[in-house]
Amino acid sequence: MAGNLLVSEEKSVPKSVKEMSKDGDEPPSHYIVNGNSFGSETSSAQIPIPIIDVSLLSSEEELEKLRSALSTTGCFQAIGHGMSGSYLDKIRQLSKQFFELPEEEKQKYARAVNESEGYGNDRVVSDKQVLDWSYRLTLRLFPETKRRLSLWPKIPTDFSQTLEEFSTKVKSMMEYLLRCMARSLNLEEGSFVDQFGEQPLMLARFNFYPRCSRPDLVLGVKPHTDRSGITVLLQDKEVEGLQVLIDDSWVNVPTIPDALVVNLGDQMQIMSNGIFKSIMHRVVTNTEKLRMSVAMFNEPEPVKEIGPVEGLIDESRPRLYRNVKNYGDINYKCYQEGKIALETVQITNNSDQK
Ligand SMILES: O=C(O)CCC(=O)C(=O)O
Ligand SMILES: [Fe+2]
Repeated sequence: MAGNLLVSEEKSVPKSVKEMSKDGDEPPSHYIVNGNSFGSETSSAQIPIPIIDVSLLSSEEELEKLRSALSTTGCFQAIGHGMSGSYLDKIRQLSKQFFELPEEEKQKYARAVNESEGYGNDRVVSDKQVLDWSYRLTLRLFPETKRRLSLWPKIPTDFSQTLEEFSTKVKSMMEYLLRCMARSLNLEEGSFVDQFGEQPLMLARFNFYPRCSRPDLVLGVKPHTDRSGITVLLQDKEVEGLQVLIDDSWVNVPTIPDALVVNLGDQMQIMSNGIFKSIMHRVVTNTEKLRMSVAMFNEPEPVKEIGPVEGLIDESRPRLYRNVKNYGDINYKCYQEGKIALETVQITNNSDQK
């Protein structure tokens, strides 16, 4: 492609983030965001992230809080989700035990070149790509037939069983939330969840952010919106780092030990015809403390066509997005080409109605 630095083969990174973190290196240029400091952009504004009690969502009052949270900030802290604080600590511990393994043990689960599942760093697809200061272990959870069990850690020994149990709990929480979201907009309960199909996808990503000598120049994760339907995130118990973009300011998402952060991805923005927001977020690094998080993403089955729910389209709110299949793929291609995926499925004139 002329004028485009996109390359199909993945590139290798000279020195690992882990080594640079240990040696306290000044980050090399390909980790530096915009080539300048962004520290001053962080908002001091006290914009609160809404807290929603999932156990109260049968009440109109809590349901209205949910609708308002998702149509303004696009995210909230979920409490009352039925998972105890000690249970969430067990999941944090599982992640810690894995990342503390010797490098050669973790390499047994290494992400293969040009694949996204497994353990490793950013997939590097362009010379221009700014790299994230992080490591990840990415595993597909559902459909069960698509699990690549050879990439599931054998140590700690209870890893697979614990992840299986946690993912089942998060999956039912996501499905319940999708029903509540539909009710909050006076739609049939199944209006969103049914669009995910019989075999929705679900992915877990364990994130590890080493200490960084220059948090003013380098990000743990660059600004992005998730391609998911819903994302459920278990934050580090002590170390903050996640920031969401609200009214052009980066706002810290505080750590609440028993809460799970819920944010919507692009596919819920499409299905809700733009009423619910897929929020822009990023992760900042830290000189003192490393940080860990566990993110779970769900997505509609790739063969299923999704689109704005009919009941959310009228003259005052015309259809904003065309129907799409396999948005995950569209999103990944756009990422490689530096395009914003949601914009490519947006309807820009009235003749383009499907
Ligand atoms: O680590 C976090 O807090 C967020 C990670 C994230 O945004 C992602 O994995 O998509
Ligand atoms: Fe994200």
